[in-house]
Amino acid sequence: MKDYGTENPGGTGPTGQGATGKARDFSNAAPHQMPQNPHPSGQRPKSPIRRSQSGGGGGNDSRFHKRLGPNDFSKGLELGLQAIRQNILLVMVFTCATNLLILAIPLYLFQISDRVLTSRSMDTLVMLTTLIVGAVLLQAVLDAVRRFILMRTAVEIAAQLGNPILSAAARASLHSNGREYQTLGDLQQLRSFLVSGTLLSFLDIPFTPFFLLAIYLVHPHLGLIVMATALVLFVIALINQKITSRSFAEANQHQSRANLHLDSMSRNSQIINALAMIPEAVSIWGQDTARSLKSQVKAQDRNIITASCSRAVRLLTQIGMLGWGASLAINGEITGGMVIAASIIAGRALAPVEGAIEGWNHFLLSRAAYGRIATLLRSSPLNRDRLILPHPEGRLDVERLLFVPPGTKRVVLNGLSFTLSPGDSLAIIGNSGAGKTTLGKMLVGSVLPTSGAVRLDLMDLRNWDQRQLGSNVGYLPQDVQLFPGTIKQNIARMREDATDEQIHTAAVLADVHEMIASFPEGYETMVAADGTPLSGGQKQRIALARAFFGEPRLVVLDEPNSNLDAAGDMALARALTHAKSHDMTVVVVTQKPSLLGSVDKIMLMADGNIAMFGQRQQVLAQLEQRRRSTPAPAPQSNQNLQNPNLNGPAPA
Ligand SMILES: Nc1ncnc2c1ncn2[C@@H]1O[C@H](COP(=O)(O)OP(=O)(O)OP(=O)(O)O)[C@@H](O)[C@H]1O
Repeated sequence: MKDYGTENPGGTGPTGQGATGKARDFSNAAPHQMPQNPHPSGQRPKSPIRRSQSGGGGGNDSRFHKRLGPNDFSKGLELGLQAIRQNILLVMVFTCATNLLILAIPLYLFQISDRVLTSRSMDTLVMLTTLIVGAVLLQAVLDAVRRFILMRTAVEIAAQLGNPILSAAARASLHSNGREYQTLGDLQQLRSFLVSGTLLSFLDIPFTPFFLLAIYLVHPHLGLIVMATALVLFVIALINQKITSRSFAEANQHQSRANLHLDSMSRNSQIINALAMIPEAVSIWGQDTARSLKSQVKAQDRNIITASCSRAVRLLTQIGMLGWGASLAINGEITGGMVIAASIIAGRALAPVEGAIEGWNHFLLSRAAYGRIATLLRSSPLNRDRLILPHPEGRLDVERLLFVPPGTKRVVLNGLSFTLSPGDSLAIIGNSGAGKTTLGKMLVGSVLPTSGAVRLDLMDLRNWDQRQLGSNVGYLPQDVQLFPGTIKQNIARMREDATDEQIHTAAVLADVHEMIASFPEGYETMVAADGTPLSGGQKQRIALARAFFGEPRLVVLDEPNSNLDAAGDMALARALTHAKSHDMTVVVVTQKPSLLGSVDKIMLMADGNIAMFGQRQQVLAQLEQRRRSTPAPAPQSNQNLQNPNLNGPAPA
């Protein structure tokens, strides 16, 4: 498959090579060549040379659109499972050897009591003791080896599945409140099971029948006693599962909710402190944690009771075997040494059953964790490899876009349709709650429509390769969040392969280079997770540069001037002019009229519908006409677009 993005490799070097603020000669960059024109009208960008000066969306940097390799997460999962299976098979070989060696001690006791003590042979005693010491040491080594293997398997699984799980969770969180991120915790659960004693008990269980057979061979009565006990322990295990699984599941559910709340607390710590909400926040977390603990106590109580029952049954069995064995010995059917040996073997045979009962909850939790991991990885839309398309030009088609949030009956967007040509700029205005932000999110693919489609250069956003789409799209959300790192890294969307040239171009496009140059550390200024030391307006402007990074073909700005002063407003207007001259298609959601002068078209939204749509002058005239024909109940500020008159019936 041809990767159109690999043509004309450009770029000047990795980020962080000190280009910030310096005058640079970018003229060496090769012009971008389009292998084919995806636009049906055959329209070409008006300023290809300017676009080609930086990499990215319309640029020439081969790395920007490089395919990262197929994201077949289910294959990754299969590989992980295969690694587990292979290692477990190897561990089974060692388990087999350790279980055989376990027989050494009872055999030694049997030989001592029945041979050495009767023959009084020192030589036999020394020889047997030497053998048993060797067997015990070998068993210890083999046991350590199987634990080493399991530990490394757990590490391998974490290394193999960590990235895919986080990628798939990040993608899946589009449809939820981010609970998929907790699947990383599931990976931790799986890891802990792989190194647990419970797994070793499970691995030892297949050898129980051999021990039972050995006891049976000593004397059928003793064998039957142990078999009956194994059956009782099995029944206890079933009862244990029945009476604990529900409570453990409840405990888990509450714990997940508490974790989500904790996460939201950490993100909102400033507001929690400012509004003195600590007691309330802690109490919400405490309620979920308390419910989780309550369910856990209930389940653990039952687990402890069943585990104690099984331990008592095992000990009583050993006592019973000694007693019944002694009576058999009195009758001369077996020797004293055989009784002791059989009792020890019985202990070894039943120990894994008991271990499995005790660790049953651990097993259930791990099985559920694996189920969630497998579902997340197998169902991820990232699994499907998409064709890498030619760089888009920025034609946007919105077709009968309907959005009814899952679980609600509310129609937020009601069958919207409109088209923008490459280089068009559109302002979306309308009252609060009209659906502007939701539409903006759909235009960049961060919310998926219930029905209808958003197409970039005729291709449905859902069918674009995610990475390619992301690099051709710029988005400035209403609630700006920066990543902890330098300004440079934030503008470059944390990409390690971003060039200084790309970062500088984005800053110039967004008209923030001057502002960044005024910081003592310029582009290397460190920004904390909460945006410190930047002001709200500065954060918004850095995020604007991030939206322009890579010269995307489609830029959606959601209230980009909500925190800007007059100078920031002017810089934003200049940024929109730059975008226009670079043929970017720009959509601006705004509540302020100051930006309307910088756009070609205006859309008025009302209750999820398009109330007006057209060329700027035409829509402004219609709005003015409507304002005049409707008597205003109170004086309206001409600086406020939230005019109730705008919300009338749709004349579209
Ligand atoms: N996932 C969702 N679940 C439920 N309701 C939703 C969801 N997304 C949006 N809404 C509702 O849709 C309506 C439109 O929201 P949206 O944020 O798009 O409005 P807006 O026009 O951008 O408003 P503002 O100008 O105040 O930002 C709101 O009433 C909101 O509650």
